[in-house]
Amino acid sequence: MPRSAPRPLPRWSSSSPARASSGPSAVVVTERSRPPAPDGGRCGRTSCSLTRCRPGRASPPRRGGDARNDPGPHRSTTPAVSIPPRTRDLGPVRFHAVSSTPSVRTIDEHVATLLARIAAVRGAAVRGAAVRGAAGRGTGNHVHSSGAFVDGGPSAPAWLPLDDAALAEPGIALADDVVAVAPVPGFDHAAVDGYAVRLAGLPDDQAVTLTVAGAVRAGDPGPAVLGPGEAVRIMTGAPLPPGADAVVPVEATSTGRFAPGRDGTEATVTLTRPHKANVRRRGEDVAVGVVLARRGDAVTPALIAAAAASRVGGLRVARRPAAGGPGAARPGAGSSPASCRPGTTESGAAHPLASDTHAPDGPPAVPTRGTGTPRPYIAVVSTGSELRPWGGSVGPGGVVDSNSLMVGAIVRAAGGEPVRRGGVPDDAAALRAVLDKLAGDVDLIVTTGGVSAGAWDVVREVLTAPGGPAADVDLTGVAMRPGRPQGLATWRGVPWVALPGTPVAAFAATYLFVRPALAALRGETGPCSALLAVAPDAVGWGTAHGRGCGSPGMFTRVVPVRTTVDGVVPASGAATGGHALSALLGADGLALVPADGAGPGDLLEVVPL
Ligand SMILES: Nc1nc2c(c(=O)[nH]1)N[C@H]1C(S)=C(S)[C@@H](COP(=O)(O)OP(=O)(O)OC[C@H]3O[C@@H](n4cnc5c(N)ncnc54)[C@H](O)[C@@H]3O)O[C@H]1N2
Ligand code: MOO
Repeated sequence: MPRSAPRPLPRWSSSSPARASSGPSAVVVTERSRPPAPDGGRCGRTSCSLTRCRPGRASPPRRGGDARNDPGPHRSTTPAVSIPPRTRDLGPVRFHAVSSTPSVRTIDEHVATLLARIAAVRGAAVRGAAVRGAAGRGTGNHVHSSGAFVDGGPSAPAWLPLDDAALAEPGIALADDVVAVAPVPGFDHAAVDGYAVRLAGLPDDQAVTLTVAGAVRAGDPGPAVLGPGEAVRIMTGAPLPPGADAVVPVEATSTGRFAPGRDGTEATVTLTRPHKANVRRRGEDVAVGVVLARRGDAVTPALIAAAAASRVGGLRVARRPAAGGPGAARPGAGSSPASCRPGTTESGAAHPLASDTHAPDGPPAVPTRGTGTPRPYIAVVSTGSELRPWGGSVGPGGVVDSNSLMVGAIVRAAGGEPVRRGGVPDDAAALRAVLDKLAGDVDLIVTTGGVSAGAWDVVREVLTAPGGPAADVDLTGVAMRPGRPQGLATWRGVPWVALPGTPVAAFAATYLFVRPALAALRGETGPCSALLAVAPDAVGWGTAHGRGCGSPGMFTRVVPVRTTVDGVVPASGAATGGHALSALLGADGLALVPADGAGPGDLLEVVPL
């Protein structure tokens, strides 16, 4: 018997919401940006002795102090105080967050905000969908499964290209093991937007001014070698220049932030040694030849993502035995998606949408598509000039677009009809054109990528462009890792959920935000399902530095877990700091671990996958 029987919760939330930032006025303060702790930087936890580990709370911005130490969120791009090029006598210098998303909210708050938007437009969206009805298929926008294994298809093993496998109905299992063909990541690349540097060339805790020797964008084949005394502007996902071994986030440098959609002109940048490398290494997630899944395993969105990323072109699958046992084919199972229904607000009151949909004369659910089941159309758009279609060659600097397959698979399993548009480049006009084309056909737009701090983050550029069709733009981040950068907007009347591009962040955000939105569009009511599960031991819940220490203090950690008889344990893959697609493969839930970690016997909320 499990030590704690799963029981439904009224809402999704961190189990200690009070620890997270709770208002739009909260300031994102990165570890580097916090004012020094009174004890000189010790975190104060008995289990942590690291001098660089800061406490878990955000401190209010200091006013009237040294301008270099002012973490006020609205600093201009150019620092108010010029930083002397010679810094030896200055002692430790910290540059502070000049975040373009100065606020964060909790997971619950983000769900509630999104659902309120859906409620506001739902009547119109449903009417639009009803008009589209059968015509939707004729637009060429929709990606449908080939029909193999749908409606009782063949039971003999057959090969499905990955995009068909992503949309196949439940009840399909692997007929063969799935083996990685290419490493994930495919090359060493930046995990943040900032400056690539060589650590050996940087003094400890002292600012240094480096010559900006060039720039590398995601999708570029790779720049020249980094020389002594140089830094290279680099965007998340771009290949690390030879000679560099770390990336300093732009917020932690004298540049402060990159202007969206423009090359920088700064000749020099002043920065200090980063406390972590912010680099993702070739193959650190998946090595060539690794078995991603075994014969008989279910085809899941996580498997689709990992298979696509490791260049697997398709899957050999077979229908599972139909005799009612676990995993047996369920006729029409795609019509009965995992339960996830918006129902209550954080205060516990009924959510406006819930009463709306209970009303006998409320707007109808999205129209039936021949199975008696409403399937809202969900545009799934992945952005990034580095993205290449699955199955083909990617070339230097290229990355397989795994997100659109993965998000499409989650949407499909949750009862939506994905309309997939992969690999829109980092070009604002191109993205606008795609959105314009889709807006008349869909009930919800989901994008991945381009929403954080890069100069070429195209979603952010389009969302922040003055006078564009993007309305109600909200770029408040969510206090979760992975998955902080987020955006909400309305595009020509259609709600738009902008998710981060990093695949594990996109995965978590799809389950946490898109699934409830989809449920709302389907007219479902009631709470989103979550489980309370025991953390049986202390291993894996904190960071490498100990429980909670070194982690971004006010952030809930979203940890892929698997259920055991004793409770839930972290799935493997912790080595990549929570960004491993491979860790998702063994997971059956996402645990929401409070900012200060979890210990043996603690109860955690777990979102089932
Ligand atoms: N200076 C800073 N840099 C970054 C921050 C930050 O706060 N300051 N946040 C980091 C976090 S957290 C995340 S998550 C990422 C999110 O960035 P974007 O949403 O702008 O995503 P991209 O930069 O476009 O891509 C990130 C990463 O994921 C890969 N990617 C993107 N789309 C796909 C796809 N469809 N399939 C597979 N892989 C994809 C991309 O190649 C990048 O490696 O920002 C951090 N940066
Ligand atoms: O790098 Mo992010 O949101 O995945 O934490």
